[in-house]
Amino acid sequence: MASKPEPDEKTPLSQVVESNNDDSEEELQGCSGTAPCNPKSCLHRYFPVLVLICFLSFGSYFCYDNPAALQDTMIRELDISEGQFMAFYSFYSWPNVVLCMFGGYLIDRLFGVRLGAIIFGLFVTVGQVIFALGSLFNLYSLMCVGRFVFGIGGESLAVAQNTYAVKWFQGKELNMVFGLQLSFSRVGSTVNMNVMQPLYNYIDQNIHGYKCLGIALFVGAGMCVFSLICAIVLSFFDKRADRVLKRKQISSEEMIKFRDILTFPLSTWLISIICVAYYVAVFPFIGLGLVFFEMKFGLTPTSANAVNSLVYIVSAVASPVFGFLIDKIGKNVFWVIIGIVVTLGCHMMLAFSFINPYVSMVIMGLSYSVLASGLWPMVSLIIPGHQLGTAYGIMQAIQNLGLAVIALVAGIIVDQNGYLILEVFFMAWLCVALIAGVLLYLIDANKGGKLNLSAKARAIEKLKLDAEKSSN
Ligand SMILES: C[C@H](NC(=O)[C@@H](N)CCCCN)C(=O)O
Repeated sequence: MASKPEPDEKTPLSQVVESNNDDSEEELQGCSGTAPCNPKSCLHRYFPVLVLICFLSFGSYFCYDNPAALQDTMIRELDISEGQFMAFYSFYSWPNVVLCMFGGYLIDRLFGVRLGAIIFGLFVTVGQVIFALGSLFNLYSLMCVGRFVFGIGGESLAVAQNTYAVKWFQGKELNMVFGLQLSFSRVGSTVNMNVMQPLYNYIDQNIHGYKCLGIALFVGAGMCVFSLICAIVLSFFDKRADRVLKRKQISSEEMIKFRDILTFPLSTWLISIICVAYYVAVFPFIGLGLVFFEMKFGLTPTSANAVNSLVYIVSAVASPVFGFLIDKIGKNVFWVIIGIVVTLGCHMMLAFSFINPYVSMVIMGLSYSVLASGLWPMVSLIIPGHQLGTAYGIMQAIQNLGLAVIALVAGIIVDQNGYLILEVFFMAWLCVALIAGVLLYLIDANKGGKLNLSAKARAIEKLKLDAEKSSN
């Protein structure tokens, strides 16, 4: 057994070379071959593997929107402007304009997904600790450094999470898995939105001001430690599955070279444009939403926080459901376009009417879930497994470039022009996403419509491909 080469961790499960070799049977004896701990069983993929994959980003999602949950408290206690407040989001995104791309590449080429997830999980935790320390000592610039370090880990960890999902679930229930992954992340965001302010109020009974804020932010760091533990445990199961299932090694010719990104199909870039144009109309909106709902709809801070977190709450429930439906129906591009149009409608309702904001935000939660469940898995339909980390990295790098700039611009627009103009600005971005969505549909249709195939047609296509492979 000792002389066998270690299988590479970067290969998708779809490339697994199944074997009944004695070693794997021996390996399974430790757990008596029971389903949950047998990598060959379907149950093992769901529990513990999927559960651990889902919790990988829980901490980072919880902390990402710590500022949004405490918007007016932070602005008051740290004595900063809306623009400086939005810089917390911007500092999160800036390193990722470059690093995310390398994060994906490092996963594909150097660390592998296991070590990558652990390293990025460490960055997330350390970054949040620095952010909390900055608040504890009322050092705004240290808080920005914290968000920067947190950002380095947060986005690349999401790349690692996507890579794990594809590795374990490609060709199976990938849309649903992406949806479920998103759902757990959204629970992190929702818990943050609803817990941070009451937690702050509780601590405020004894310790006040920025010190109180700092202590509340340390709770976020605890969540990051939890996700880090999940990354460590998951790496153990993944390594074991590589051994037991004899996942094929990637040859050096197959390894991604950085120049390969120039060969990525045009559709990859259009997906990235949709991603950036859509998300800049959602994340910065939620970042600034608390005060918008207080001012326009006269809500109390608690109700405003509840409305603001509705997108995440709805998405937590709806994402796996839509993911499951998209697995069954296919037609990803179609769903993505619907998601964009409906989100545009929601922004219009919020900007130009006084319809109860609960309605708009619930619908936005649904449209956001449809979009996310349809959009992210599309990359894996056009990019081979060994290049996926890099492809997701590029997609998120472009997304972060948009978020870094737009978060700053959005803060300035609110300071200078108010929320109505901000809403119009977000609508313009959604129109860009819509144009990119229609272009994606047309270009993809021209090449045979791979991205927008029905689930049935996709299954037939896969059978043909498998047959071709085995005949070679
Ligand atoms: C799935 C999608 N993910 C992203 O947008 C990533 N950039 C990760 C964001 C991480 C926030 N900590 C989403 O969240 O909808």
